[in-house]
Amino acid sequence: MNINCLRIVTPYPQVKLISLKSRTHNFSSLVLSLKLSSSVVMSYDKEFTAAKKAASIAARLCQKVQKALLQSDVQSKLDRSPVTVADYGSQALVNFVLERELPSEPFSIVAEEDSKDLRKDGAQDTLQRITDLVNDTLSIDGSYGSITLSTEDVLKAIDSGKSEGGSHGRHWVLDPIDGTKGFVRGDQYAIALALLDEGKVVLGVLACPNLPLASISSDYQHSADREVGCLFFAKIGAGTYMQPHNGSSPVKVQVTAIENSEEASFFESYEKAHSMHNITSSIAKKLGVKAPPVRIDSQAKYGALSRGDGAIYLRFPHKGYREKIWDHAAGCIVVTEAGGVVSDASGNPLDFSKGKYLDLDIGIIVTNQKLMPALLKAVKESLEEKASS
Ligand SMILES: Nc1ncnc2c1ncn2[C@@H]1O[C@H](COP(=O)(O)OS(=O)(=O)O)[C@@H](OP(=O)(O)O)[C@H]1O
Ligand SMILES: [Mg+2]
Ligand SMILES: [Mg+2]
Ligand SMILES: [Mg+2]
Repeated sequence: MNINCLRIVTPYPQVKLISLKSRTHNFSSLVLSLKLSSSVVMSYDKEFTAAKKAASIAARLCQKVQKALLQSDVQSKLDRSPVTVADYGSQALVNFVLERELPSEPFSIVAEEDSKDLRKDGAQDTLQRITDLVNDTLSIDGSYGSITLSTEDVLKAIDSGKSEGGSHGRHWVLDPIDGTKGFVRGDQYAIALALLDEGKVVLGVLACPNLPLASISSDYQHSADREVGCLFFAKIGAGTYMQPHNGSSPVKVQVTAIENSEEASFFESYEKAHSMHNITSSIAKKLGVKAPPVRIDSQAKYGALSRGDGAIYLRFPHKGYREKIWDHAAGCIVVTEAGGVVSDASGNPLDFSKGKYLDLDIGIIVTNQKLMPALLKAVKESLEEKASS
């Protein structure tokens, strides 16, 4: 065999060209070198372990705050969305854990929060509260000895690795609390962490501390006696798993196998302002969906869908709203690795390589492979009807 170089097509753009130094390579040494190089690139094992640990520790802080949520914890950012000490504490912890667990890797992260407001006069009490929460959580976890972070350390941790993402290299993507409104209401929220490699999501972790372990298909109601708390995790090519917070073993999950759209139930944002309900109800009607939409906050919707609780997630924000990558990256891989499909309203896959925003066509739709053609048809017709009305 006489080969100078070999082009391989993989989902990993960095494995494109392998030069062979010698023309005398035999076939078995070629196969061996390919196996070695692709396993190094494809594993993401260290990152996956670190991501699960980071999201789980952050979830503990969030649970503690949600339980004791005081009105004074809610601040107002410029966009008027509520941001709590838990959003900042969660982000500080995730960044701290990722940097500690992966010391030999450059740290780059596109994350929702930053420390600007916390550096202003009058924010000292809030910052102290966040610092205490972070230190308490680290001390209970115990992995990092008797470390105590100062307020300055916490500010630095919140901003650590701050990046705009993009199509080159590796970037973490973090929503330290997705569904802040649900969190404040005492309802659903998620800690959503994903890793982009060359613009593609290669792993994702969704901690959903309030999501019932049992299905929430069409009868979701907040109920104190249901056991709650799930960690969803997915790695490219390796499927999606759900691990209950109660310490039970992870289980592999799959999206629903439903083929008949009349039997499908669908998820929507809890906040009515986040989706155009005239469009989503028209789509549901065309599909013959009988059940009313299940409204829950945050990427817990993607988690629930990945284990087959519902069949469809529709998200059609009002004109002018730009979706951020941290609101979808982890959820997207959790659903696709469970056999689902996530696309924009025209059927294009979501593109996470453009920086912090997703440039998409109108809305986001999620379902299984069987239902997607009918869903796309219903979306197209509904949008055409809206445009002509
Ligand atoms: N107007 C508007 N339209 C669409 N989406 C918006 C809008 N405003 C905010 N957001 C983002 O929605 C994130 C929460 O999404 P959800 O679908 O879970 O909505 S909600 O929880 O029911 O409010 C929420 O994420 P967090 O800020 O992390 O909570 C926002 O990024
Ligand atoms: Mg927010
Ligand atoms: Mg969010
Ligand atoms: Mg958030």
